[in-house]
Amino acid sequence: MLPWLVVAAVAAYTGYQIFGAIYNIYFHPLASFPGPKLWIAFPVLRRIFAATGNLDRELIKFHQRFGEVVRFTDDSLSFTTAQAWKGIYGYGHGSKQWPKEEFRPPGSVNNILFCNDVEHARFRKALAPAFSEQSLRLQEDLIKGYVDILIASLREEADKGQNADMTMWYNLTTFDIISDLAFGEPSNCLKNKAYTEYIITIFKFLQVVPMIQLAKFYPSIWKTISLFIGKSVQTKRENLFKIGTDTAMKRKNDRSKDGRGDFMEALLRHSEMKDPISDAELGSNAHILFMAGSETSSTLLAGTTYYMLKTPGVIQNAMQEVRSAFENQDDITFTSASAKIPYTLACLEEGLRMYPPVPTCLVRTTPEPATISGYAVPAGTHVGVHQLAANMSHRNFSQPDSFKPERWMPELNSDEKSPFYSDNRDARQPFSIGPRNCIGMNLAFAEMRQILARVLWNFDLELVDKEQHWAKQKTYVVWAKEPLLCHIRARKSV
Ligand code: HEM
Repeated sequence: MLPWLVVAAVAAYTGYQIFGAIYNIYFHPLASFPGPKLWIAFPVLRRIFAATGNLDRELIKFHQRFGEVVRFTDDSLSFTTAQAWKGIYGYGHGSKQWPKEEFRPPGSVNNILFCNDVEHARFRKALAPAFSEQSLRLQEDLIKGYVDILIASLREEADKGQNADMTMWYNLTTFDIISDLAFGEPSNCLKNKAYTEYIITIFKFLQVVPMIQLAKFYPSIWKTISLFIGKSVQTKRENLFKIGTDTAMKRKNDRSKDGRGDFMEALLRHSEMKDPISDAELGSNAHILFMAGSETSSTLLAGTTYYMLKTPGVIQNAMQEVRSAFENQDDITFTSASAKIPYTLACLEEGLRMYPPVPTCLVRTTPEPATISGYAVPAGTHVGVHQLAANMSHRNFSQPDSFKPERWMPELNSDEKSPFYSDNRDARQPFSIGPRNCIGMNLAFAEMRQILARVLWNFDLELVDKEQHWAKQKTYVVWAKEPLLCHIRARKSV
């Protein structure tokens, strides 16, 4: 009797899966959208590719094959057009934003990145002063201090004739800067030439984010996987939030640091004047600011440095520009760096196209039927623009696979004879747009310009392995960055 029951159960399950697959492909409300049939039939594939770090590369291929809109699961659409950015993330939905597909694990505390509209407005308002022009000016000396340490450390490496892992050096610098701004204390990464336990845990945690998504959408699969890794993921998450909250509380109880325009000061002042922000929310926001503000900028710096070194002539042009624009490196300030080195800034812009720190699709859900980029989309559909696929699409950019800083130079943009004249620059939105765009964009630019200009002013750089395809990496929401080994020599004329 028992074997028959098992056979019947297996047959029923298989029948259910086949029926579901046929429905998804032929009868689902999204059936008219093009996409890979296997993924549409079996949506779990999307989660498996994400968990193994391969989702974003696959989505680029799908867009190359199917065009500007791709249905890549039963209920998900990915776009690559400038209009889709506006339609999905823009201000067009009034005060209501389309909900995010959250990967926040159950039980964690609200923060600016993961919360509802009401909480978001509250956190965004509280944090806005920390990202104003005035605060940026207050933060300049603090940031310059860390860049000084970076340059001194790289000089030591150069003097010893050692290769420098620029991925690591940029990470150490931005972690120190953002730790000081978010928690009121440096993480001493540059000083110790090493990551802290908190940062190592962040790296490990980021790689399991897709696993947590898998858990949320397929609890039964998760139960099996979690037998092997569940406890360690849970412990990593708990450690992260505990260290984040403890450090935030230390800053809360030490108000001697007020007056330098850091993130915590903004949250605490708002809390005292208007609606209180609980200790748990302070910790959660400090933690998310640290994660959002450090890895991203260092990723862009590493990616841009790689492409500048890999593409003939680019690093030489930028070095020459920086060295002739500034006689003394102390002349490189936030203001002068934004005005005097247009080619170097264009390199950062092109880095944001080819190696965007958030390369993936930021998923939202349509609360009602909507028109996105001219396509009628039913309610309840998961939609997003795939950043990297949009940036690498020949529909948006001429010579999309080549690193061409010129495409961002204003004089070439307006030159009809330039091959980049018709580039659709609005299709690239590395900081997203609309009410939930990146609050740290100006800070990120100020910091990245300062760091890159100072490195180019001081050092001659070369890739150790010129044949390396460094940017071919896995992605787990963010890139799994590899070491970027460079020969580094102090420039001769200093
Ligand atoms: C190159 C550097 C950076 C890039 C490419 C970047 C990109 C992004 C993107 C794409 C989003 C939207 C996320 C979403 O919709 O889920 C975002 C949000 C955010 N970013 Fe950045 N970011 C960078 C640097 C920074 C820095 C330096 C900070 C400062 C702490 C920061 C803080 C934030 C915060 C707090 C949010 C959430 C904003 C909100 O929901 O209102 N980011 N960032």
